[in-house]
Amino acid sequence: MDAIRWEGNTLFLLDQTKLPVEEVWLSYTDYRPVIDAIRTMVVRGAPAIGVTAAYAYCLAALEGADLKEAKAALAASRPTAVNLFWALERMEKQAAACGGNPETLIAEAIAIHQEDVAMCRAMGHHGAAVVPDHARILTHCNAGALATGGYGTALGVIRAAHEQGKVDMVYADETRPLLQGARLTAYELVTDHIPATLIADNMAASLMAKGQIDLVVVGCDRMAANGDFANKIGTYSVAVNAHHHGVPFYVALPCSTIDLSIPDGSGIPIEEREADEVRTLYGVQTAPRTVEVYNPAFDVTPHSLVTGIITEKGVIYPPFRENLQKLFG
Ligand SMILES: CSC[C@@H](O)[C@@H](O)C(=O)COP(=O)(O)O
Repeated sequence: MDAIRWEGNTLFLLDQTKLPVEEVWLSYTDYRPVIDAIRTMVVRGAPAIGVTAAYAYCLAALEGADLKEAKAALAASRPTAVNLFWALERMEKQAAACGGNPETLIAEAIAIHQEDVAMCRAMGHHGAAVVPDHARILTHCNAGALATGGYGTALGVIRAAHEQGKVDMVYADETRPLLQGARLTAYELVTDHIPATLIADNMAASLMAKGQIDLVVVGCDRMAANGDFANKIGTYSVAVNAHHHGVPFYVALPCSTIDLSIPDGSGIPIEEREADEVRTLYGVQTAPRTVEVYNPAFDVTPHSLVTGIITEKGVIYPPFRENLQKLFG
């Protein structure tokens, strides 16, 4: 399964706002509409946003657009996932080295894309080792093939563990307000024939209390130097619940999601999205039109609630600041 393709100097994105009802591919030859595609979440998930921005940068080069302007506009699309900025920095460095040659830039974007898939597979390999036999795993949001270059981070770990016959059940939180768990994670699991049960977000604690969750694994949008990390809103409650019930809690991420320039989670910028995402469901009004809404897209989970960090280089355990620095500094 994939959600991003580059063919004939054209970027193709699987429209994730339409899944799982319709599989619609959109095509882009201009970088400007890609900004909107990221903002409106046609494409979403930290690594996928980074890969998409790299290809959009190539479109700007092919158009002969001002690359500085294109980079700034792409960077302003969503603030939390650091992969976006990481990929754009890497493209800008390459542009400086090659004088903005489109062919060289396309090769760089393809490398970013392929490396992301390879990192997900490596994470899957390392992460599967922490999954016990007959595991019942809980995940939140979508950190799968759709959220990455392919295969997935948290779902990559689940896929690899499933390939080893270790997974009895995956519980997918539906993930209000935009239902990435229900629409995307459930879709990936069902498509890949991985045993899956969809739950509303408020059901996770009761499953843990009944001893029905052996392990939690989630993705990440940005990790600070001490291991605090931002992920989809609701991840923090899952971590608190897991801690209370003694359930191991893992976060899976590639090096492109680590931001060592931020000392702790308080420095991670958190995107706030439109009120109507909470007041409505699929365009149907579910709350008074004028009610005040609080709609942060992400929350920060403190490293003290994390059992281990699954990366492409291996699994890191506390002390996280020292061990992240050793591996990625
Ligand atoms: C491998 S994806 C990791 C995260 O980006 C994912 O868990 C998440 O929070 C996605 O948020 P989204 O708002 O759907 O882009």
